[in-house]
Amino acid sequence: MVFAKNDVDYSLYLVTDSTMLPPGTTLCSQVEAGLKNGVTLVQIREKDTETRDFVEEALEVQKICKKYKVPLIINDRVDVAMAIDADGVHVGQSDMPIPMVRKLLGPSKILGWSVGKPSEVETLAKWGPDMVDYIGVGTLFPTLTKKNPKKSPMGPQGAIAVLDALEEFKAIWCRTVGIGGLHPDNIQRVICQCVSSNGKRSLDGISLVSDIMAAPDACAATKRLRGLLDGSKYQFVDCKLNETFPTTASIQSVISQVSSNRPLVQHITNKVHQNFGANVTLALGSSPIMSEIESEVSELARIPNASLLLNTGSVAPIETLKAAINAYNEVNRPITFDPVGYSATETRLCLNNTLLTYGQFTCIKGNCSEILSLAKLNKDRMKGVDANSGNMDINLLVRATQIVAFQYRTIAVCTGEFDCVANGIFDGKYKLSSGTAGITAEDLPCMIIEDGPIPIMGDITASGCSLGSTIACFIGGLNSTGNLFDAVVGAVLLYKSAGKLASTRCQGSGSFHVQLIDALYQLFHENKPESWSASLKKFN
Ligand SMILES: Nc1ncnc2c1ncn2[C@@H]1O[C@H](COP(=O)(O)OP(=O)(O)OP(=O)(O)O)[C@@H](O)[C@H]1O
Ligand SMILES: Cc1ncsc1CCO
Ligand SMILES: [Mg+2]
Repeated sequence: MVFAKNDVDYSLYLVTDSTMLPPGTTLCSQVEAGLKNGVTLVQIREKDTETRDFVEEALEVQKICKKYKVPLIINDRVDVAMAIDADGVHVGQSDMPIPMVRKLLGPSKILGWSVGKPSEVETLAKWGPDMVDYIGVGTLFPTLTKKNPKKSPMGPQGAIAVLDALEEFKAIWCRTVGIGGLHPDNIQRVICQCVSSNGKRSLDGISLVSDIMAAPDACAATKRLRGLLDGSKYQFVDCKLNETFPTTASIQSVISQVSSNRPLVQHITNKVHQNFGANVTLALGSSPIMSEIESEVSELARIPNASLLLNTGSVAPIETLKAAINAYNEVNRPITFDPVGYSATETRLCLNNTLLTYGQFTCIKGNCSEILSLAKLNKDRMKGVDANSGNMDINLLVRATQIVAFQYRTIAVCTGEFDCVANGIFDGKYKLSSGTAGITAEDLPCMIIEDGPIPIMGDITASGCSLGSTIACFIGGLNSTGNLFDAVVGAVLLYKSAGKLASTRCQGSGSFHVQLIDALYQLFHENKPESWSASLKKFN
């Protein structure tokens, strides 16, 4: 059977592995369960099977694929694919070269290639549209399916680099599937984050092995995956920007919600900040819990209005951080991420990038050096955890904040003499293949908050960290229909106004610390944002 190559649906691509079949199932029964429930493409990948058995298995699977009118791809073995007249072949970087495979297969078969970096995209673009039809983009996350992985996982940022290269080299014909460590708990955010920087291209599908092959109930497992693809927030509907901007009235409403919901704010934060952050949280009518106990994160995340602040200034064990991210992402509770000293050392860069790859964050907050580095607009390394001083160009900072918001699909906050807040959380929904429908980082709404210079705010330690606590309280305290952008902007506006008030009341940096907590307490409980001193403007 030959499929019209343009009609292939890559959305749910099942790759087989019969070494992981649960008792009572067979390769064919698992594949059929998948096909019955929404698998759109099948690849036979049996690394440890002798040729004769491989051919027999391939013929069996082919019968089932024909029954469901789904194309069958063979991994690596061009000879087997030709012998059984399969619909295509998938090869890796160290398998037979693509031009040879194409020569053997002829023009009408589907040819897939595993790609991990932009230079490989440049190569396939040079070959032109008659060579590679689709690429497996990966390895995205760590996986047990690859026995001796040659490459370390690329994460969504690596996939974005590949998608950007497809745009740059104009390989418009080439379709993409994400591969490696994809599971029900991460496919939605992978699809949501993996969009080219120009907004025009996202993945065409996801490819996975174990969630179907190793499932005791492969029908239910496939249905769940299909449901995540079809019914998710990120799929099949055009996306649009949130056009509503925060106002003092909407911020007042946020504060009322926080007051009545009294969020539980789990802090995993640096030692310097712990006591200050707990007191700021209490001043905002919320409950702090400073916990780094891995075994309790799931329980905490499930408490109504739970919110997590993750600050990497001095860190808990990485496994604890990952467990916490997973726990909050799983139940869709907010995480505020503060990558302290993001690019100060190689160790911090690596740790923060690992966490950014690992999870989805509602808000990412940093000082201007951190945000410029995250946006890759900073030529210099940070010297420590503090922002490098110097005249900051507002256009550059807004640009950096928008890039971070867009790349991580988050609300990004950049602090300093003036604060920028950009909203990268789209209101609408994403569509496989078509990216964010042309919306790019520059289109994201951005607010500027300022109140003139308040240098003393930089003279106490952990003032930025406590803005993180404030944000975590505000987004945690929202009702289920509350607006996240309003909450983050409200927190930044309150914090700046409280800083100004405290600076007029204090004697020096010691009493400023105490006055700041008093001012936060006072302004929060009075709840009259229209009378706060800091100004709130749209950037345009
Ligand atoms: N010169 C300034 N004028 C006005 N506000 C400032 C100034 N410097 C910092 N701030 C405010 O102080 C808070 C902390 O900002 P900063 O950029 O110093 O964060 P940070 O470096 O992450 O802090 P830390 O790491 O010490 O917690 C923010 O709310 C910011 O708006
Ligand atoms: C001083 C310091 N060192 C690590 S975290 C921190 C708090 C301010 O970011
Ligand atoms: Mg900081």
